[in-house]
Amino acid sequence: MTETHLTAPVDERSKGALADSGLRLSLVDPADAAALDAWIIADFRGFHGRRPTEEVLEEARGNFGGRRTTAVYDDGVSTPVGTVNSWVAPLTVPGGAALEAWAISSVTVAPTHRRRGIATALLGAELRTAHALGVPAAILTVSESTIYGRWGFGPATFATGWSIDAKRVRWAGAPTPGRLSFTTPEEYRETGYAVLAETMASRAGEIGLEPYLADRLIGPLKGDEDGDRRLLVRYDSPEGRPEGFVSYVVRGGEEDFSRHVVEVGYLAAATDAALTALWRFLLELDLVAEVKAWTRGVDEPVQLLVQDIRGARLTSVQDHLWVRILDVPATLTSRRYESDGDLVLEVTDELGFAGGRYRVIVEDGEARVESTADAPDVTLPVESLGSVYLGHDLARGLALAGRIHGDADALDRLFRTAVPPRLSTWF
Ligand SMILES: CC(=O)SCCNC(=O)CCNC(=O)[C@H](O)C(C)(C)COP(=O)(O)OP(=O)(O)OC[C@H]1O[C@@H](n2cnc3c(N)ncnc32)[C@H](O)[C@@H]1OP(=O)(O)O
Repeated sequence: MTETHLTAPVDERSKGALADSGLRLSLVDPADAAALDAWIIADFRGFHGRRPTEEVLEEARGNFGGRRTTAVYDDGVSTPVGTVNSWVAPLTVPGGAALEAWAISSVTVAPTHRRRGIATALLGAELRTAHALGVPAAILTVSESTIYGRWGFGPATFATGWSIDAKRVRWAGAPTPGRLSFTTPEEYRETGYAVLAETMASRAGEIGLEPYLADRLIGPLKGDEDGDRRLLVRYDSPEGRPEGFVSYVVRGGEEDFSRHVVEVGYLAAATDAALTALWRFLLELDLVAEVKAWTRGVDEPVQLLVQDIRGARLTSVQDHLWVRILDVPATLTSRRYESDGDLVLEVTDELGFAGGRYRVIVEDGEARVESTADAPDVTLPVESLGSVYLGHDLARGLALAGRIHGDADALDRLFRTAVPPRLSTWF
C-alpha cells in the first residue's frame, strides 16, 4: 500500500531527539477518542481558547479525522505537551492548477515545556515526512510572523482588514442584478461547498477546503459564541446560478439603535457580480454605522465601489499564507507565468530539501526547470522563493532587505502576476 499523510510512520529523527529529552513523539489514532480529546484540549489551550465542551469535542473529533495528528507526550502528564496536525491540500497556483501542498496547523507547545526544541522537532518531522512522500511544498497560516522563517517558510500572500463608514459611503459600483436571499447553513451547505470550491480555484493562494474548513465559513461550529447571531445571505446570478454568499454578525446598537456594527465572517464570491452584489448588500444595510471585514485580498476593490473613498478605510495589512518549497522543479513547473524568460536560480536551503542551482526556462507561460552549473542570475534562500512563488510583488523588497541577490527585477518580471495572490481564510 502506498503511504499517505495518514499512514506514514512517525519521523525517527525527531522521535530520537525528543526521546533524548525524556519526551515521546507519537501519532494519535483518530479512532482513539480519549487520546484525540486530550490532543484537542491541548490544542485549544495552546491558542488560549476555552476548554472544549463534550459537544465541541465530539464535533472536533469528526473534523480532525482526515488529518495526520501528532502529539508529544511527557509521560505522567495527561494532555500532550506538543501538538501538530497536517493534511494534503490543493493549493491554487498562478494559472489555476492545484499544487498538492502539505498543510500544517495546530502547532502548539505547552507553556510549561516551551523553548526546549519541541516545535523544532515537530516542524522537522512534518517537513521530512512531506518530502519523503513527494509533496512539493508545505503551507501554513501563522499566529506570529516571527516563527516560521527558520524552517524555510516565506510569507507569500497578505491579507487586508477594512472598516467602512456605512453612513458616509454611497454605492458607486456597477449595477448589481442577481438575487440575494437569506438562507441557513443546513439549507445551503451543499451549494456553499460548490461556491467555495469555485471561489478557491479562482485565485492563486487559496486552498481547496476540507468539509470542516468549509463548514466553518458557511455556518457556525459548535461552541461558536456568535452561533445564534450569525446570518447567511446567498447570491445567485440572474440565471439562478449560485455564485456567492456572505455570513455576518450584527452587534451594538445599544447606545444608538441606528448605529449597529456589522462584522463580516466570510464573503465568498466566485464571480465579480457576486462580489459587488454582496458588498453592496453589506454597505446598504439599514441601522448600520460600520461594516468591518478581514482576511480580504490586497486588491480588495471596496474603496472603488463607493463614492467617498475615504469612507472605506484599510485597517490592516498582514502576512497570511506562508509557503515552504520542498521541491523546486515540481513547484515551479506547476504554475504558469505571464511573461517568458530564462533565469538561473541558486536556491539555498539550510534544512537541505530544496537547495541547488536551477535553470528556469519559461516559454508560452510554461516552465521547464533543469539543474545547471551555469552562473546564477539570482541567489536566494528557499524562504524568499516561497515568498515570490505565488506571484506577489515582493522581490524588490526582499532584494532591498538582502534576502535576494542578483537580478531581482528579472525574477520579479518572471514570477509576478497581474492579480496578486490571496488566501481568504485561516487554516
Ligand atoms: C501553523 C500554526 O499552527 S501557527 C501557531 C503557532 N503556535 C502558537 O502561536 C501557540 C503559542 N506558542 C507556542 O505554542 C510555542 O511557543 C511555539 C509552538 C510557537 C514554539 O514552540 P517551542 O517548542 O517553544 O519552540 P522551540 O523551542 O522549538 O524553538 C525553536 C526556535 O524558535 C524560536 N521561537 C519559538 N517561538 C517563537 C516565537 N513565538 N517568536 C519568535 N521565535 C520563536 C525559539 O526561540 C527557537 O529559536 P532558536 O532555534 O534560535 O533558539
